[in-house]
This record gives sequence, C-alpha cells and structure tokens, in this order.
Amino acid sequence: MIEVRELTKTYGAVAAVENVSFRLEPGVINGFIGPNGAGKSTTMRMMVGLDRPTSGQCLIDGRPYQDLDAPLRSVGALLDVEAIHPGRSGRDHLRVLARTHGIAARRADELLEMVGLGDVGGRRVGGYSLGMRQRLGLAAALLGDPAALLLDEPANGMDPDGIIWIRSLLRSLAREGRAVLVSSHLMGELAQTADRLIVLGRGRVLADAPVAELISRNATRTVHTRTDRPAELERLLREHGSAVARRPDGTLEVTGMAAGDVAALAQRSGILLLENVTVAASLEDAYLALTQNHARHLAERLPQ
Ligand SMILES: Nc1ncnc2c1ncn2[C@@H]1O[C@H](COP(=O)(O)OP(=O)(O)OP(=O)(O)O)[C@@H](O)[C@H]1O
Repeated sequence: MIEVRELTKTYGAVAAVENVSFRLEPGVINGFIGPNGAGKSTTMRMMVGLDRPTSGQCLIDGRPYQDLDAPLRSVGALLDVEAIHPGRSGRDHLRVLARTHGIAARRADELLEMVGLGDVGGRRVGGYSLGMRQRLGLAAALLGDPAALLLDEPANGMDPDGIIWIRSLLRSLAREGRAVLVSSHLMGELAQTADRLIVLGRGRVLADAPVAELISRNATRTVHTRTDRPAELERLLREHGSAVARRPDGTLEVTGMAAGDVAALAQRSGILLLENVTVAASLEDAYLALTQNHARHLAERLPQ
C-alpha cells in the first residue's frame, strides 16, 4: 500500500504541490487528473524520490522509496520517456536496468515482446517514435514485477491500438493485485479504465472518489427533447424552473427536470415530443464543473 501524506513542494514563491494526501490500495486503478501545471508530475516524482518534497512524505509499505531494499520490485514508474538514453538500443536500456537491479536479462527480452517492441529492440532509442518510447518506458516500469505502478501519461503518443492495449494491460495488472496511479488528460479513457479518480487543481486535491460518485456529485444529467414547437416548449420549461439550451440540431437540452416530467408538461399543452431522452453526465462534465468551480472560488478570494 502507498500512502502519500501532506506532500508539499514549493519552487520559490510558487506552491507546485500543497498538502497532497491520498492512498493507493492494491488492485485499484487510480486516475490522476488535473489541468496543466496542477502538480501531477511533481507529485509522482516526489513519490519515487526524483524530487525532494519541501514537506510531507510518501510511504511505500510503511517506508520511503529511498529506504526500500528492492525499489523496482515495489514501485515501477513511467515518468519521463525523454530521459531514456537515445544512443542505446531498447534492449540494452532494459538489460542495463535489469543488471543493476539483479534481474535476469531474459526478463528484459520477455518484456520487449510483451510491449510490442520485439522486432525493434535492437534499434537505437533515438530513432523511436514517442509511442515506442512510451512502450519501452512501460517495459522498464514492469521490469521488477512491481506491486505498484506510477504512470505519467502513458497513452501520450500512442496510436488507437496502443491506447486499447494500455487499457487492457492496466486492467490485468490491477486484477493481479497491483496498485496503479495513472495520469492522463484523456477523460473518456480514464472513465473506462479507472476505479477511482484523484483530481488535482493548483497543487491541491480537489476530489478523491470512485469515478461514478465523482460524476454524480459534480455533474447533472440532462434531458434532450425534440419537438416541432421548440419555442413554445422552451418557454413552458423555463416557466417551470428548468434551464434550457438549444443544441445545433434544434433539440432542447433541459437541466433541472426529469424526462417524464418534460413529457407530462408537453402533453398537458398538446405539444408532441418527437424525441425525449435522458443523457448521462460524463466524466468530462464532472471534471470541468469541479475545476472551474475551484478556479472561480480562488478568483473570488483574490483582492479586487
Ligand atoms: N523544476 C521546476 N522549477 C520551477 N517550477 C516547476 C518545476 N517543476 C514544476 N514546476 C511548476 O510546478 C507546477 C506543477 O507542474 P507539474 O509538471 O507537476 O504539473 P502537471 O499537473 O504534471 O502538468 P501537465 O498536465 O502539464 O503535465 C507548475 O506550475 C510548474 O510550472
């Protein structure tokens, strides 16, 4: 189990990460999301000792990363694929890492195959595409068969096949009982893959909850209604307290009234509905509501 306790990192006057706390439990995929510059990478770097926290700590099975006997077996991290030596072949990169950690060279070859780089393992990393470097970084993270994985935007640069592959890889790693923390800006992807979401905004944790709970707490469902008398229905809905927006295809997007109540109201006024469906809120809606509310609160607190 990984426990992040009140991690803080300041650069001069800027707090990149402020009092961030969360836990990563075995078998759970945690999505790590937040606007650019929210502090996700800095948090992950501090978790594996690549950045020194200003205060707070991260404990891995009760110990800081630096004190682990076999760190690669406890935590595998994919943080900065640009840092991989460009002159080395992918195979050599993995073999060097394996050797320095007492892992058999055979494991490096197995992983190259597993991440789909079997045919290009002998080529220099400098000639790899971003997606290929991400695959190599994933192989390196998995080298020690770790109990936990920290992956910073692993889908970045991946083609659609690669994205689907990562999704099923993360699921199977979690099924094997590993704890996963994966940052991404791909909301649809996280909605499908993650069990929980940790949302950061300007260095602070804005939410830490199961995906479904985060959506239901922060975004409202809407009703999409189509009729041949839209202006009339729109007026009626507004009179009954609903918010209504016109969609480009002429459909009314209704917030604040259930689909059944929209239908009943229309029927009482003799308005025929051609379509009337409830549209579930998406993770994207919830994320935008959460981060925009936070930004608004901060702006309101600033002196005018
Ligand atoms: N070495 C550094 N020196 C100064 N400021 C830094 C340094 N590293 C990060 N920061 C600042 O810390 C903040 C958090 O950056 P970080 O890269 O952790 O965010 P992020 O959530 O990973 O962003 P993104 O989604 O763009 O990858 C930003 O304001 C960034 O400018």
